[in-house]
Amino acid sequence: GLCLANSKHANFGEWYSEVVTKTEMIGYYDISGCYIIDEWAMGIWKRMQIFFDLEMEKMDVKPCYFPLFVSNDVLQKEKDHIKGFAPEVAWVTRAGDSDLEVPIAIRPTSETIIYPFFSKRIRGHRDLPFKRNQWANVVRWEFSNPTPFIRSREFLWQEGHTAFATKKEADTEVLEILELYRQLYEEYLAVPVIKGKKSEMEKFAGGLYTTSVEAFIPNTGRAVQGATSHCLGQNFAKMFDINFQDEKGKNAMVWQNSWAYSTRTIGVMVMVHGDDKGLVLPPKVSKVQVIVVHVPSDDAVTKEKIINTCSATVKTLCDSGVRAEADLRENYRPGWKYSHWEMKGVPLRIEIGQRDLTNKQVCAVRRDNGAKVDIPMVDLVDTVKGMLDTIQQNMFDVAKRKRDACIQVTKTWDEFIEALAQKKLILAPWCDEEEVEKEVKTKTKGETGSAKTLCSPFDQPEMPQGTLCFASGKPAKKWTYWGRSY
Ligand SMILES: O=C(C[C@H]1NCCC[C@H]1O)Cn1cnc2c(c1=O)CCCC2
Ligand SMILES: [Mg+2]
Repeated sequence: GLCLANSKHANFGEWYSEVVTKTEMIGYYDISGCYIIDEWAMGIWKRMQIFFDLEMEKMDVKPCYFPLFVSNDVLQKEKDHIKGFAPEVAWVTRAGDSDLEVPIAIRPTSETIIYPFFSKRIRGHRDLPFKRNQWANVVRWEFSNPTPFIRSREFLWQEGHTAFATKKEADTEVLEILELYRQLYEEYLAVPVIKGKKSEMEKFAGGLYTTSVEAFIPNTGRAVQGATSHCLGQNFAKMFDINFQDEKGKNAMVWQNSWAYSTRTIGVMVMVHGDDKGLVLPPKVSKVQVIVVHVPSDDAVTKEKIINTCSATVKTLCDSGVRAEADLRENYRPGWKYSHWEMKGVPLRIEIGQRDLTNKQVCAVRRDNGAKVDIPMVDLVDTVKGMLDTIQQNMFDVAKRKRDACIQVTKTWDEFIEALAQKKLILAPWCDEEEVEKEVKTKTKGETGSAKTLCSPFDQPEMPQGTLCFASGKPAKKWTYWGRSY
């Protein structure tokens, strides 16, 4: 039927699956953990790519594409990054009916595929900085419950790989990229995120340190790692011989970063903004920003006029850079169309009927708050553009208020456990000891997973003298976000 059978608050999981499939974002597939990414989601992915590729050009990061396959020897060259992940690596063992001599891995990430090439191409300091970005799919044969966009065995992402002469340059770029990810989430997807540093236990094992933007889903009380920007230090340079002659002719290893965001971003946006009518899309990423629907009149001449006015309205909006479309289908009545486009999450609907012709106006309805306003035809473009900006900002503000309402500061173990039970995003003072982190994980193990550190926010609140770690009672070193996560 047209409306959703599931409600976001009553059964979130079923609601989410129903929304992404009914709106032609996702198609199901017979191989578990694999999904079809359909047009309504690809439209969003494309808009994000346009933003990101423009930023890549500004940063002089060049595009590239590396092979999907990596040999076992090369994959094992950097031991730490594979350790623990090995079960997720998918292998090709046969071609046709003959076995391969040696199995070949399908890339779960491309460090080991790209860095032998870096080693060949980087010789002198004039070759630095060396910066590449690729748009690709990666495969990770995960076994925990698959969720469209959020956790799948194959997903799309961009992965950036850069090399610098100095650590300082690498450190600077790590944060520049992290700021792009914040912009992507907060200014395009209208989703609030927290910038911070991963703990030693949660960081990318092959790197020096990991920074991330962390999102949060109020309905489930679960955090989501939104995107990551890692400084790899010289670990991979050492294993892959990526060194250069510096100005003084001295041989030195490069300092590297790697960073990614994936189609997971789309799932986070759906979860944060969706409601019981369906998707609510931020104007900046929606393929269709305005849908124009005609209210038919039984008088043929008037009906003709109304239809022509709809087409003219779409043209005027498109000519001004607004992504508008008309739904002039004869076989659906207006009410059906209103529900349909509301489910698709189109930010703004414009209705045009006889009354509007007479008053030389259109009737606009916002998807985010349902507000209905009459717009004089003469003010159409400016008013619509203004409304789209207002919708974008309002969606972020509403999401941020909801997310902030979920944040709870806890100072003791009991407060922590209580906050966890209430599905909060917890900010707690921590002694920064891995043993303690492991213990929290073990002690909070439940059927919905365990609590882990999400990040230590760069924006550290005041830490009064003598503040103790909520879990160990030892002197606290840093405020850290904790929670259950996807
Ligand atoms: O992928 C990364 C690190 C890095 N890869 C490149 C882009 C940025 C960043 O995600 C971490 N990682 C996660 N998951 C896996 C691996 C892995 O390296 C390797 C083995 C399979 C599973
Ligand atoms: Mg993983």
